[in-house]
Amino acid sequence: MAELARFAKMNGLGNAIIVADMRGRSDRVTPDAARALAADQVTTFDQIMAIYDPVVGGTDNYIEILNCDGTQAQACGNGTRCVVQALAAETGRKTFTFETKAGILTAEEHEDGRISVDMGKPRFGWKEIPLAEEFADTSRIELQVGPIDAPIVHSPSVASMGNPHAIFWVDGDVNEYELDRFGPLLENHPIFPEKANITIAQVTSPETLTMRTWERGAGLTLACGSAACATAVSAARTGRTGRRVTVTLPGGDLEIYWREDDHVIMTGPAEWEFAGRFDPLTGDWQRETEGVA
Ligand SMILES: N[C@@H](CCC[C@H](N)C(=O)O)C(=O)O
Repeated sequence: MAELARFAKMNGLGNAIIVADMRGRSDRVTPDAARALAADQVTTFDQIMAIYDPVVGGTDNYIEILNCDGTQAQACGNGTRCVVQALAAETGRKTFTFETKAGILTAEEHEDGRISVDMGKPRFGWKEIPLAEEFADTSRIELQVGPIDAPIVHSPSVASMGNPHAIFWVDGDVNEYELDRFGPLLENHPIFPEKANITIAQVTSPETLTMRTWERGAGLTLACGSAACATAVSAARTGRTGRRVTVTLPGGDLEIYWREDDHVIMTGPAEWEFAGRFDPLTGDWQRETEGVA
């Protein structure tokens, strides 16, 4: 068995996160280990945030993100807040810079314990999202679920926050839609060559949105930070809201500000649950502290 790595089980608005401390190690968290930890009732998670030594100068760490099915994600807003809280508790520092597959992110823990992450710039080009075919206007693409003359949801806005997102706008309560039924179909629709995170969103005022997300590689979650960012910028881009909104997800609220310099700032909480050690090759693990679960 390899030397065990430390981890913290955490959550960001109920989005279940494992923060894996891989600093100073030459091995990686394997997809098999991710699937094994996901299958265990106690460690089950939506994303692993594996913290590695920095690769790029000027950054604190390189972070690799694994979904619970073992696939990699480019961005994870809720998980990034969890990483910041864990590192701030360890170091006493308040600001961090990370490299991810989505690019370089900066983040800050505030006095009230909430954490802001600069999630970078959204991208709307069809090749950048990516889509399988050209759409000149990605604020409303042709795609629907249900009968042609009576679709259940249709015409999503699509955007990349480093990872691909489709947002279906609805007038009624987002809880009334069977996202668990059509989410997987849309996630795997051929229009999304790298699959997509699927959100249904209701605009409740020019400053507020309510949404639920079926996550690529993870399924229904209580919150998805990058989806909240993609939804907020798509709402502002289409004139549904202003650039500063409160987004209500099943797990709670996030504040999203699409700044004038095009960067998207996400602010919200993170919560520590318990700590353990695990084998990054197999996912075998042991508890180190008492805590929730
Ligand atoms: N929960 C995350 C997003 C997770 C990544 C997603 N499943 C993907 O594969 O793109 C968040 O808070 O942003």
